[in-house]
Amino acid sequence: MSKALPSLRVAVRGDAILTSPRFNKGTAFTVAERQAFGLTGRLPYRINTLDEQIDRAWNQLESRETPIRQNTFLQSLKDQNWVLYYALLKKNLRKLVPIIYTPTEADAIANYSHLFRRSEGLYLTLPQQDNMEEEFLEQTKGREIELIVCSDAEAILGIGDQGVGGIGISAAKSVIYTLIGGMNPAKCLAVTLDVGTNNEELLNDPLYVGWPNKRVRGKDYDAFIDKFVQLVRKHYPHSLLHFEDFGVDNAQRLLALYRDTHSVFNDDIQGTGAVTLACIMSAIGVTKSKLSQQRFVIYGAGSAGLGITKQLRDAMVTTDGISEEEANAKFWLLDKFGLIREALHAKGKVREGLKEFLRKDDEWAGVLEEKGGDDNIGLLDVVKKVKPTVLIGCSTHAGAFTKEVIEAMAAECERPIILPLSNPSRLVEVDPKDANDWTHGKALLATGSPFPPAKMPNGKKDYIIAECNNALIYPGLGFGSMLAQSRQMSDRMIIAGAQRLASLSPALKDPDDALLPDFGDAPSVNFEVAVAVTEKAIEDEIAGVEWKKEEVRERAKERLWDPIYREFIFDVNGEK
Ligand SMILES: NC(=O)c1ccc[n+]([C@@H]2O[C@H](COP(=O)([O-])OP(=O)(O)OC[C@H]3O[C@@H](n4cnc5c(N)ncnc54)[C@H](O)[C@@H]3O)[C@@H](O)[C@H]2O)c1
Ligand SMILES: O=C(O)C[C@H](O)C(=O)O
Ligand SMILES: [Mn+2]
Repeated sequence: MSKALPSLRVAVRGDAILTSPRFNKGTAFTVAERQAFGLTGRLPYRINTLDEQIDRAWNQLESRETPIRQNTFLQSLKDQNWVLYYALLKKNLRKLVPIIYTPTEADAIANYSHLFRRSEGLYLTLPQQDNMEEEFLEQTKGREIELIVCSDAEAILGIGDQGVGGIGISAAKSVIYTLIGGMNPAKCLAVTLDVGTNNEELLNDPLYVGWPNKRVRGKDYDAFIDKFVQLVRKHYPHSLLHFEDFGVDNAQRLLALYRDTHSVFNDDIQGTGAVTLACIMSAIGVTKSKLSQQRFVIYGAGSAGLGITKQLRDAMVTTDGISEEEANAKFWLLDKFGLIREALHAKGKVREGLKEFLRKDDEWAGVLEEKGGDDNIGLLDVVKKVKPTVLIGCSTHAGAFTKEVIEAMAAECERPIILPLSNPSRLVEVDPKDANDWTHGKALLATGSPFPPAKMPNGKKDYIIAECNNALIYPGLGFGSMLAQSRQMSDRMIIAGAQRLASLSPALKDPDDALLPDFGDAPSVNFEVAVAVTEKAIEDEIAGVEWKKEEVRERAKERLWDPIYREFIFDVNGEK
């Protein structure tokens, strides 16, 4: 979808333009630009095209042998030249998304202080909050911010508390918004909310670059977050505020607290809920059944587990016309202490927000008795008794879906739908290759991190393991909400996006194909999601724009940011 862009007036010159990743073109500056910006003597003679630069960068990247070294290389390319960075990624999307995002980014975050070269985004640190507004304005000066991704890093992917390294997830999610969602990177801001860390390894590391203090909680935490949210509301009232990888209690609380006053979005709850709903809709298309005919076992009832459960429940009520109570009864949730049920709740072992999904103790009296009074009803017990049609993992518990569990499920279900969603790859609840073998190719599978296709029995074509990662939908949800200029991200906008994504699933056309579109197609898929989201906002009269629904697609195309070089004209009053 490349298009020629009008020239841009730019005020920075000399070394300043070469060190600005937003404007730097390196050897691609033209003769006229070199003269106008004082670059002739600062650059070697030869002028390269973007394609030549991509080839060179690709060769340099390939000479780095491990994913983490490639990640570091790409990070430094991002610090140098955004157009080249995004053009290289765009050309090699399937190969490079796992390097700059899940799973490799998890290692980069865990080693943030040791790999540190250059800062990016905005670091807001609790003891320095008196100057928060100044810092915020300093960092966003001259940019019309449309998207802010923030994290307090308490629960990064499945690897826990990563302190200041959380900037890595905010930045990676923001890159995906540009790469896959078409958002202009100059209008995106990655933020780390450094409130300390309880990660002892980081606290004891003399090289740790964050605030070396225990994680602050309670009133002080709330006041700090509120100060930040109010700044966003004041200066960028139409921006989307994306929350990523907060601890589950804060994730739920903050979403509920702010979603009525600003367009806020919690990716782990809502993004994961939406992509999983799309994946399940595609799977039940294959099994030719309805949502309300499923029995769902959700293993891991944190942000993702709860988001998925509520999204599926709400969709069931809407599409199948059953009551909320009836829909709640289709779910069995497990967490650290086993099946979530009344007795656990009475002991204070069930977190707020799960009450609707408590199972009755007397349903399980027989199982408890058999277990000799063991209080913990585990996954195998639940699978055997419930005979689920859908099993979803978002527990961070690697290998939790054992052979016994998978076989017990497959024994009672013709096409078990199994989604081990924990990231990064090493934390997956079951390797999809094993789940495929153990079910003799019957399971319908998708994972959170990328996995290779699984071999099928009887010489059938390989089964492509769909990547059920929120990155397949949140860029479109965000782009759509930005287009709509909506002051909220409503449930109906999210469901519209999920439905559009489901309608594009390869399994709809061929039941032996993947449950979700390939990541290589993520940009066009997310474009469709964005159109659906904007149309819904307009239909529901919560959009800030006055477009007709028929105009949305063209308007959306006009707004897509593409990594191509624009001609620069020097102007002291131009962009800085
Ligand atoms: N595929 C995706 O798009 C996607 C999206 C969000 C999260 N995730 C992954 O899901 C996992 C959970 O993420 P989250 O944000 O919900 O984290 P979270 O901390 O909010 O939730 C994890 C939950 O699992 C529970 N748990 C831990 N060990 C368990 C065990 N042995 N048995 C049962 N439950 C156990 C925890 O008590 C917690 O409630 C992570 O690995 C994350 O990477 C994937
Ligand atoms: O970051 C990802 O890859 C997905 C998700 O948000 C997660 O926390 O695992
Ligand atoms: Mn996440």
